[in-house]
Amino acid sequence: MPPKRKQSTAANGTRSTKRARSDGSPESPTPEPSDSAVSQSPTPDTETDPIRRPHSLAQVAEEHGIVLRQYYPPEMSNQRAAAYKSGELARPFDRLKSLLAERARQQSWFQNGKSVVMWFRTDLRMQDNRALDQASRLAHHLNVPLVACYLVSPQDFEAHVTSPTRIDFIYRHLELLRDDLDKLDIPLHIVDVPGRAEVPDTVRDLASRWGARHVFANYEYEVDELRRDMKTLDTLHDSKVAFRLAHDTCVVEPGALKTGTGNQYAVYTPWFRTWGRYVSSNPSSLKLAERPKKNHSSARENHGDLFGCTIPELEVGDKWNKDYRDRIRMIWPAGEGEASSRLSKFCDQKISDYAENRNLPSEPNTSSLSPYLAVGSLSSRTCVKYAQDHNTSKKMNSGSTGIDTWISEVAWRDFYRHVMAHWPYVCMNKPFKPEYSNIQWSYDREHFRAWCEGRTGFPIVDAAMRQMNQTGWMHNRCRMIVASFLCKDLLLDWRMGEKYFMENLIDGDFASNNGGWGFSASVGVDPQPYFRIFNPLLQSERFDTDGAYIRNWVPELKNIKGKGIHDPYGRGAEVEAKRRGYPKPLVVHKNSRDRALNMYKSGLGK
Ligand SMILES: Cc1cc2nc3c(=O)[nH]c(=O)nc-3n(C[C@H](O)[C@H](O)[C@H](O)COP(=O)(O)OP(=O)(O)OC[C@H]3O[C@@H](n4cnc5c(N)ncnc54)[C@H](O)[C@@H]3O)c2cc1C
Repeated sequence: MPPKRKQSTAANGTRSTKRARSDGSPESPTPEPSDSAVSQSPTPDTETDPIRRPHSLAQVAEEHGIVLRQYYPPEMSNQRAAAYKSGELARPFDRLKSLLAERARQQSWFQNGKSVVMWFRTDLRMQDNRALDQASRLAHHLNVPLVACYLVSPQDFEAHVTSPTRIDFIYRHLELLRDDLDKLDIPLHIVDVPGRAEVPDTVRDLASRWGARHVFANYEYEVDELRRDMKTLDTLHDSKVAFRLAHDTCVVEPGALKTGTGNQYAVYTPWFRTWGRYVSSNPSSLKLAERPKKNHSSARENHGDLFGCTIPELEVGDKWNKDYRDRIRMIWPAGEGEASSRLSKFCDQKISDYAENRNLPSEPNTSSLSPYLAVGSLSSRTCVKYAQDHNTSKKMNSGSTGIDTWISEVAWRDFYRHVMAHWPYVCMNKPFKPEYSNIQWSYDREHFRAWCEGRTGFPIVDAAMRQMNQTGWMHNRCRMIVASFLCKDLLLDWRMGEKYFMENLIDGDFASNNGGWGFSASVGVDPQPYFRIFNPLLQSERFDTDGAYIRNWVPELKNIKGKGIHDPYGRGAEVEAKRRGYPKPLVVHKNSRDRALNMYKSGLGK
C-alpha cells in the first residue's frame, strides 16, 4: 500500500517545487548518448549562450526558482535547442518510435505468459482507451488474465509541479477505476515508486511477478515520459517482455501532419485545416476503442491479493485544507461517468451557442471538461466524435458554427502536443524561439505575489486569479488576460506564471499550459508574426460587460455599479473600493505597454 502523500506548501500556498518536464536530469532514467556531443561539451560557448553566460539572465531565473539544477543540468542550452530544431539531434519522440520498431523486430521469442499487463498513466478510463482495448484483446486471445497497474511517483509529481488539486483528482479517479475494473474481475494494483528512476525496474518486477510477457500503455509525449519509456522498453526487452505503446491521447498522432514542404506546422490555422482533412479521410482516427472484456473468474483465485488495493490520499496541509478540499471535490466530482454526462449535457445545451458565448466568463458557457481530459477520464476522440454526431450532416464542417468551433478548440490540445513532440526543448524551460531567452524579465516578488493572490488592482485580473485559487480552474479568456498581464504589464518572467498555473490548476497539462503561456507571452508558436498586448480594461469591458464575473470573485467590488467595476480608481468608485480594502492598480497600463515593447525590442536586439 502506498503511504499517504504529503505536500509541502510554501507561505503563499504554492508547493515549493519546480516547473514542468525536465531534460535529462540526474534522475532522468535514460542516458543521453546521442545528445552528449552537443549538450555536455566541456567548453561551453559562454559568449553566445545566455544559459551559460556568467551572471546571465538565465541564472537570474534560476535564483527565482524557475530552473532548479537537480532537474535541469547545464546541458539545457540554446545550442541544444537549436540542434533539436535543425534535426541535428534526434528528438526523444522519434527515438522512442524507432526503438520500439527495432525491439519489435528483435522479438522472435514471443511467449504467451501467464497474464497481460495494462499500465495506466494519464488515461484513467475504461471507455475508448486504446492500450486497454489492445491489452484486453490479447489477454482474451491468450486466455490469460488482464492485470492493471498504476505507479504513484511522488518525484514525478514534484518535478512536474502537479497541483494538490490534480493529485487528489487522480486519486479519486483511481478509486472509481479500481471499482469499475473489479466488476470485470480485473485487478488494479497501485505501487508507490519513491524515486522516478526506479519506474522501469518496477514495471519489470511486476511483469515478472505476474508472469507477464506483454505490457501495454498509451504514449505520453513529454520529454521525461518519452525517456522513461525508452528505458522501460529496454529494461523489459532484456527480460523478454514486450512493451507496446498506443497513440491515444491525441485525435491525430504527433508527426502525422506535415506542411507542403514536409515540415511540422508552427501556425495553428493551416495546421487545423490539415488536421480536419486528415480526420475526414482517416475514419479510424475517430474509431472508439472497446471496453475491456471480463477476466475469467479464476483471476480472483490467482491474483486475489491484487484486488481491493488501498487508494493513496493527500494529507491535509496548508493550502490543501479540509474546506478547500471539500469545495474542490464538490465542484469536480471524479470519474468517467461524470465526464460523459458533462459532455452530453454540454453538447445538448451549450454547444450550438459556443462560438458566440465561449469568451464570456461569467456564465458556464464552455464544457468544463479540461480536468477530465487532463487525467484521461475522457478522450479527445470521444469529444470530437460525440460533437460531430450532433451535426446533422455528420461531417466535420457542416455549418454548425458552435460545433465546428468547439472541435477546433479541442484540436488545440493536439496542436500543442504535436509542437512539444517536434520541438522538445519547450519542455526544457526554453521559449519556442531561443532568441526570446535574451529578454530581461522582472522578478519583482511583490508584484508576483499580488498577481498570484488577485490583488493587482485590475479587477478582471484579480477575479480570474481568485477563480483559479478557489476552484482550481480558470476560464480560457481570463487565462489569456492574466498571462498577458503578468508578462506585458508586470514584465515578469512568463515561466513564473506558467509554474504557478501548474501548481494550482486541476487541469494542469504541460503541453496546453506551456502552449498557452508561450502564446500569451508571444514567445511560443503561432503568435510569432505579431506581438500583442492585451489592454486589461478593454478586455474586461468587452467580455465581462456588466461586471458579473468580477462581482462574483471580488466581493470588495460587489456594490459598485456601472463602468466603475472595471476600473474603480479611475472611474469614480474610489471611495467604495478604498473602504472595502481593494488595492490601487499596481501599474499604469499605458506606461507598462511602452516598457514591454522596449523590453521585447531590446531583448531581441531590434
Ligand atoms: C495561459 C494558458 C494556460 C492554459 N493552461 C491549460 C492547462 O494547463 N490545461 C488545459 O487543459 N488547458 C489549458 N489552457 C487552455 C484552455 O484555457 C483550457 O483548456 C480551457 O479553458 C478549459 O475549459 P473547458 O474545458 O471549458 O474548455 P472548452 O472551451 O469547452 O474546450 C474543450 C476542450 O478543448 C481543449 N482546449 C480548449 N482551448 C484550448 C487551448 N487554448 N489550448 C489547449 N486546449 C484547449 C481543452 O481540453 C478543453 O477542455 C490554457 C490556456 C492559456 C491561455
